[in-house]
Amino acid sequence: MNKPIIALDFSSKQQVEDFLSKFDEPLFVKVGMELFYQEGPELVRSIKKMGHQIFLDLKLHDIPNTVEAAMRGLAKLGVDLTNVHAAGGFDMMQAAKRGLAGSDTKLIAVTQLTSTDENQMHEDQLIYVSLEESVLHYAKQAKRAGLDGVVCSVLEASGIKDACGEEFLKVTPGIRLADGVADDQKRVATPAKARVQGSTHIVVGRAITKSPDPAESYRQIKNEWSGQ
Ligand SMILES: O=C(O)c1cc(=O)[nH]c(=O)n1[C@@H]1O[C@H](COP(=O)(O)O)[C@@H](O)[C@H]1O
Repeated sequence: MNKPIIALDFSSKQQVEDFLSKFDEPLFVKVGMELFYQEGPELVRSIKKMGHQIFLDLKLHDIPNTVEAAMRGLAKLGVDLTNVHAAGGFDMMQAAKRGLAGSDTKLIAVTQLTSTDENQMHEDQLIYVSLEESVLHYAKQAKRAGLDGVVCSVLEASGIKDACGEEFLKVTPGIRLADGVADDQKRVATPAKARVQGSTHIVVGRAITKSPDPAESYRQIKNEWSGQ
């Protein structure tokens, strides 16, 4: 079972260090835009030195040439996982993969953000299919472009497993404990549901980082995710 990925949605290195000091085991953490734009590659290197696995979540979305060049730079950081937006297109996804050539970094594509529901997708994006269909289409495109998996919600994970296989990564944010509040997320599910639906990884932010006892919340989520 892959470890739950903890979203380090903090704005400074100090906050990250304070948070990580509450744990005495190697973790799988996510460095996103908030942190990376303020602390940069140096913090990624230092988290890696501490022995943690890293998902560098920068959601690249630009012309293929720019994304390929950016990925060539990110490849040097040696992170475990990074991502692009599938909406950037098939050619862009292939270019991103080329940029990572020679590194062990796995590449996944964000399908429809977990903060989006079907109404919003129709109104904001003018995509008039069901949300499941849109997510599945992006997943198949990502697989065809040679990517290792996708970011989706738990609600689409089993359909993607059927279409793209067990090995294809289904990285699912929008995770909440049964009594948790959804905040800005629209497509949420519990760690237990993620396990049953075929998620390969869960991404958890506020349910751990905003908890009065982050280590205890992590333990609870990890147990539920692994079915203990
Ligand atoms: O790529 C992501 O990690 C991501 C994709 C997505 O569709 N939804 C989503 O919430 N995320 C990230 O997952 C984390 C979820 O945070 P919480 O809602 O606090 O658990 C945030 O860091 C988001 O940036």
